[in-house]
Amino acid sequence: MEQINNIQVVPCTSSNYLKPFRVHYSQNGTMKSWDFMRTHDSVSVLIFNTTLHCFILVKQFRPAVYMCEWEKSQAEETGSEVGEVGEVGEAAAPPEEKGDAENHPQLPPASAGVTYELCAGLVDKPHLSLEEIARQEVLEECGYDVPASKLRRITSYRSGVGVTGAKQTMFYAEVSDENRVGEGGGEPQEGELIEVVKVPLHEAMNFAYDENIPKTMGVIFSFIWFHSNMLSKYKISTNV
Ligand SMILES: O=c1ccn([C@@H]2O[C@H](COP(=O)(O)OP(=O)(O)O[C@H]3O[C@H](CO)[C@@H](O)[C@H](O)[C@H]3O)[C@@H](O)[C@H]2O)c(=O)[nH]1
Ligand SMILES: [Mg+2]
Repeated sequence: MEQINNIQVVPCTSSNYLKPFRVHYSQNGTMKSWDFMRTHDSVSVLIFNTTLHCFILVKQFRPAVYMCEWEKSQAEETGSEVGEVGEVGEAAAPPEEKGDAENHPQLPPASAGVTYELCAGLVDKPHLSLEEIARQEVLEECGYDVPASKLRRITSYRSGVGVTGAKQTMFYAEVSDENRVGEGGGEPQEGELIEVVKVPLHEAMNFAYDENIPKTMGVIFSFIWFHSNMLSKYKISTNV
């Protein structure tokens, strides 16, 4: 269980990960403006373990998700609309001595910010191919060593058309227990705390549509992709 405390929200004045801009433009003669973020593109990988017949996902605490839940809980308490709960700086400031979620019911539990996701990573190393970046993420986050040549490109898409416009490229990797060389869990020196999770093939579609399991669209789409494209290969032994 994650322990999240000492939360402080402050304005983001400079970042290595995202930069906000406003673009003014004219569309068919109408002047418009749009606020957006520049951010890194990313890769994600649907991993299927052929020994165990399960998908390998990651589970991690996402501050952005947690803060949405926090704002929602504040809005419920004060009767205001979500998005109207004070200024960021104000939101900010659950004072440190207010402590952690367990002792202070006004903070949602840490689990409110934990999501199930495909293994994924930012494209922040210009000298590496997308496949090579994906390979490194599979190794670091999930502990499987697969050659980049074994990654099959599924497709690519825009991961956030309103805000970032960033592109995500999705790969498929078949692994076996023999490819497992470590625990995964992310890069400790980068502060990554990732839990590796197995989803059995026969439970995948229920998992995908279960709204009580917080997850990314990538998980849902890739499970459906697998069912449309790969199931016949594994059907006999799984009886799905
Ligand atoms: O504000 C930030 C942002 C990132 N990091 C660091 O950067 C790393 C980024 O990890 P990485 O695995 O490269 O990227 P993800 O966070 O997994 O993000 C990917 O996976 C997400 C879920 O699929 C997608 O939403 C993203 O677009 C995609 O880049 C994090 O662990 C942190 O170490 C920070 O410290 N602060
Ligand atoms: Mg990641």
